[in-house]
Amino acid sequence: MASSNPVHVAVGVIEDTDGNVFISKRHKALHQGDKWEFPGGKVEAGETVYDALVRELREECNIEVTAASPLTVIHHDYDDKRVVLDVWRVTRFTGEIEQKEGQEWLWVAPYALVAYPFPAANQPIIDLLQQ
Ligand SMILES: Nc1nc2c([nH]c(=O)n2[C@H]2C[C@H](O)[C@@H](COP(=O)(O)OP(=O)(O)OP(=O)(O)O)O2)c(=O)[nH]1
Ligand SMILES: [Mg+2]
Repeated sequence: MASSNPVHVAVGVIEDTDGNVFISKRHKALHQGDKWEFPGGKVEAGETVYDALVRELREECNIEVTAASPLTVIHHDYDDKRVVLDVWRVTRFTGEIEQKEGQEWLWVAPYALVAYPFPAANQPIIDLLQQ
């Protein structure tokens, strides 16, 4: 079991007008590399989770989030690392979405998410989006 404090992560589920979800592939060298993910990243000191969500999606996806609501919070122990995923559903944003950090990305229908390998911590999100 990982002994250090958990890493608090803001995660965004971004849907287009057809209900498809934005996913991208983590770089091979990163923790949980080569798995697919929802965009997001670590909450920095002095930042609210919402602030972190807005900043990460600006940095990673080139969008300005203007509305989002909490979806779920997941605590997961990867053995080498513990994470708390603070997952938000992004309901409004401006800007042309793209992946700015060279990661492969695509829009996927919720029912098709099961075909993409995600980190184990993501399973409850995938389950929620199937409903
Ligand atoms: N962004 C994101 N991270 C996830 C997901 N599922 C999951 O287990 N994680 C884990 C992997 C990492 O250990 C951690 C988030 O790390 P990150 O690499 O996105 O953090 P970051 O963008 O702040 O990156 P950096 O500052 O370390 O470069 O959460 C997910 O769907 N999205
Ligand atoms: Mg990230």
